[in-house]
Amino acid sequence: MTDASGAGTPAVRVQGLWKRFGQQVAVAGIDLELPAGKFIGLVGPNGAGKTTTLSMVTGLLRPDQGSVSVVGHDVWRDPVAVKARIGVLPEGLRLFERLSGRELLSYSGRLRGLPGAEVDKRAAQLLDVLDLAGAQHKLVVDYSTGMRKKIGLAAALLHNPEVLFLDEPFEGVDPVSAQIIRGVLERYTASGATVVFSSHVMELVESLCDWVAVMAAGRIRAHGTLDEVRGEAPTLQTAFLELVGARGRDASSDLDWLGGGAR
Ligand SMILES: Nc1ncnc2c1ncn2[C@@H]1O[C@H](COP(=O)(O)OP(=O)(O)OP(=O)(O)O)[C@@H](O)[C@H]1O
Repeated sequence: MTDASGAGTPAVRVQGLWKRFGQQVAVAGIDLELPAGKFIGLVGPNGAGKTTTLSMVTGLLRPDQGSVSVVGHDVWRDPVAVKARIGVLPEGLRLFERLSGRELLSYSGRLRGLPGAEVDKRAAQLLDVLDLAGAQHKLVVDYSTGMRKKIGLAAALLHNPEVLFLDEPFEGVDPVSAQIIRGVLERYTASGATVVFSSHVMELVESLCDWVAVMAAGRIRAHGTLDEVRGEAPTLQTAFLELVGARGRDASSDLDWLGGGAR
């Protein structure tokens, strides 16, 4: 997609975004443009504001101030256009527990307005690729953590969204399932779609993402290509620790009672 200036429309444009919870400032006026067609990592320490930001970007939480557009559509003025173009795997992942995995996908597909036969075809393929075909008739309430992530991902992908938002998609997922999820996401971005995902795992972000935004204390500390954000640092992990100001805190002297003889 190309705008009047010739530059591509960003997947996400965030301007002056704020969110406070009482005295706590969760997101402190961020401006950010996420390029389309990239695998984008949103990283930051616990409490940095990643989930709050993703919730506002996907229309789940109303900002106190600021605007968000996704592929050129304002999230709060034009929510239907945005929701038709995005898929979301939110934190906490509340699913319809008393449906089977298969029923959940049928429901999600019909809700998205897809014809029944198309939903059946896509659901069968996703269940197969995500190694859930054997568990498709089991109730979601009986799924393991990793299976829940996978069925949530399938539901988020079923309508072939332009932008996919994933909050900690690999948390609680075993290496085999993680590899499967990676494969699906790589295939999806190779076709020109955008993935935005939050994570604490720097090695994973470094190996998957071509674009990164680093958040700390409600602000964006750095953003750009992996090379730009890494700078001179040998790894993203080192760059991250420098950016969020967590270098070399030595806890050993504070915990002198831990281990050793005296109980
Ligand atoms: N509903 C809420 N009510 C009160 N405070 C909140 C609420 N949601 C988030 N916060 C606060 O806002 C800040 C940012 O939280 P957020 O969950 O966005 O961080 P995060 O980067 O996703 O953290 P984590 O990596 O630990 O999931 C934290 O200080 C958190 O305590």
